[in-house]
Amino acid sequence: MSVVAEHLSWGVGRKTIVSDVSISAAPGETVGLVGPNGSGKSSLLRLLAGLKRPLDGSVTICGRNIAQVSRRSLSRQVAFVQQSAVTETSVSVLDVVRLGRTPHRSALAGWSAEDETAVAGALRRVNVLGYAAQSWQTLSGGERQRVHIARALAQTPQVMFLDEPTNHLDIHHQIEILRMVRDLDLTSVVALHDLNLAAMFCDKIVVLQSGSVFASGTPENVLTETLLKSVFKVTADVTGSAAGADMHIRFRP
Ligand SMILES: Nc1ncnc2c1ncn2[C@@H]1O[C@H](COP(=O)(O)OP(=O)(O)OP(=O)(O)O)[C@@H](O)[C@H]1O
Repeated sequence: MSVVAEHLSWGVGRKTIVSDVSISAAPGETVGLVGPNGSGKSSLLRLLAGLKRPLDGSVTICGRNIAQVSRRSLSRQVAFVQQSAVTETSVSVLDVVRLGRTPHRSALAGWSAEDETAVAGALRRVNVLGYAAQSWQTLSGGERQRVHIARALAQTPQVMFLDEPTNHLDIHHQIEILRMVRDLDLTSVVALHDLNLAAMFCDKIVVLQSGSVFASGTPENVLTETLLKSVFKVTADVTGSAAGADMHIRFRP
């Protein structure tokens, strides 16, 4: 499923937070959203997922303008993994992941074999099957993050938006989660701070600065030493290429 945003703008009061942003993700593509703190990544993701209404512009997912699609119908196709999402107390991991099935169930329908398969598959995929009976509240930060990704996967979405999904994760799980996102048969837009991981796992990178798109394209075309200096205010050496899977950004003190 494709995601196309055209001329999106959003703000609060007189403050413009997302300004005339046009981006696209082709079916199956993993698009990385990078930019300094406060550049508008989370706000843009929320607009793309239909959680905020733009003041201007539109988001089209699989050819349909999401402003004209019901929330329930949208949530059957689109999952959103929020930054440090909080889940209610006293629920088990299994219950949290089961919530991912909500958009697919009607009030009268019982729990189906399809629901069960989706939940078990999601728990397995992010390696939290062993925690199914544990209280969500007792999990570590990284385990919680993986459970929220499992909930999104249980939704069996075709498009996934992820806001810094590798926060709290150790390096093994950062790589594991991003590899999984890239290899899943769905379109994803993922906000990331780690530029090396973004180069490793994203087909395309969009760089935001002050709410606008500063650059977009393949990792090697976008993550240049000049751009790193001008947007992130850092000096770095960039070697290799993402296509050759050996692209590396080495930051200099
Ligand atoms: N509801 C709101 N009211 C006022 N200002 C807001 C609101 N939501 C976001 N902002 C501001 O908009 C700017 C962009 O915020 P956003 O969270 O989208 O940035 P970000 O790129 O995701 O940042 P970070 O990398 O720090 O997570 C920030 O300056 C933030 O303070």
